[in-house]
Amino acid sequence: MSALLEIRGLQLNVGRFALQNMNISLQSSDYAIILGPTGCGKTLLLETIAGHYTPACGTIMMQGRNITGLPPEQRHIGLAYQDSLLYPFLTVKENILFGSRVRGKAGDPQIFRYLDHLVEAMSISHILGRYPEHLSGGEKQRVSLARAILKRPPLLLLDEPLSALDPRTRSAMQELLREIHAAEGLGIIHVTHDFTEAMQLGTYLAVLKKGVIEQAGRPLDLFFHPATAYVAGFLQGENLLPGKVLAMNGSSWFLQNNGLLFGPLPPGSGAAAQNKHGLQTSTLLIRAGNIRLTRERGPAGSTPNSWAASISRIVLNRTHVDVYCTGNGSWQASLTLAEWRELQLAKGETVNLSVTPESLHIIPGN
Ligand SMILES: Nc1ncnc2c1ncn2[C@@H]1O[C@H](COP(=O)(O)OP(=O)(O)OP(=O)(O)O)[C@@H](O)[C@H]1O
Repeated sequence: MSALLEIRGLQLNVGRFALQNMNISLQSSDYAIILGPTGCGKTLLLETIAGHYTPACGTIMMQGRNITGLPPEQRHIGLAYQDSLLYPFLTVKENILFGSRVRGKAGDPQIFRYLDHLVEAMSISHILGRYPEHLSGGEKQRVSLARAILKRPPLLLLDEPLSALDPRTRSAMQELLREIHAAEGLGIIHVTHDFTEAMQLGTYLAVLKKGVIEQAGRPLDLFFHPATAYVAGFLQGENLLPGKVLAMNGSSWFLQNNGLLFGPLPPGSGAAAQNKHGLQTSTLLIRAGNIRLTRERGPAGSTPNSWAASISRIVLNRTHVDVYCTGNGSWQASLTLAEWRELQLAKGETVNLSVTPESLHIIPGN
């Protein structure tokens, strides 16, 4: 069966900016997330898929059909913008029905049933008769989202669709998007700056840097095995340690710049980072949740994968506790609430930090 969306070698030039050599393949079961800093080309990518820009080269196939040169109205793609773009002279209800009317479906009783369901689920049924100028930013966003969903396109493009919502409404909308995606086989490409949203919703994740896809794949693969320090940093890589990979006793090890030794590194990860002298500058990523933290007993010292540090800050979260430490560098560990309750640690205390070799991930280069 053809992919829902197949982008090959896409290049777009607008002014001094370019999207370069973009390759994306999505099935309808995919919930794709696009992450990247401001100005890296996320909106332009969505708009090119939707048909608002013509690429300089490359192809966009949708369900086996080449749509590269088609105008937006012939693509059957829904696009919801962050800043809503509602028609000011239409009521909320008319705005939501607008896309369906254009496609000649507005008389269909099913559309109205679905509309009732959507506006109820989005908590906007009480504003259907209002005009956009009398809506809050969050209400406008939900109206724009409802309009895009009501068209029931096979592919829905969402450009930061929840950015104006309060945390509770945002979480309810995320749940709704997840349900609609699962129940209706609707492919979604969702641009967000929100790391948690990306990890919760995405089955596919692409991180963009200056118009280029830096890395793409399953969110957990990118989370634990980022290919570059840029991706690691963007996915909140907590402990990124500069140092060198070296060969020792038939294995690869990592020597942190402050002198701590980690290893043996998982097979393959060291070889990629070694040059012909068996030594290369690299970065080691240790996820906060992979650091084990215990109360220090005996004299403070370090052995491979284990070192002493002092607690400098403690941040309580809803589901876990972040513990920041200093000693041979700066560290962030993450404890479950149960672990935290058991340890009862305090700021200033000396603790022992340790990791297992399997949780070490090397990022070649600086
Ligand atoms: N029509 C255009 N002509 C020239 N340059 C453009 C045009 N549209 C966007 N750009 C530039 O292209 C770059 C990427 O823009 P884009 O809107 O895709 O960024 P973005 O990743 O969506 O950013 P943000 O997260 O801030 O929304 C920016 O530098 C922007 O100024």
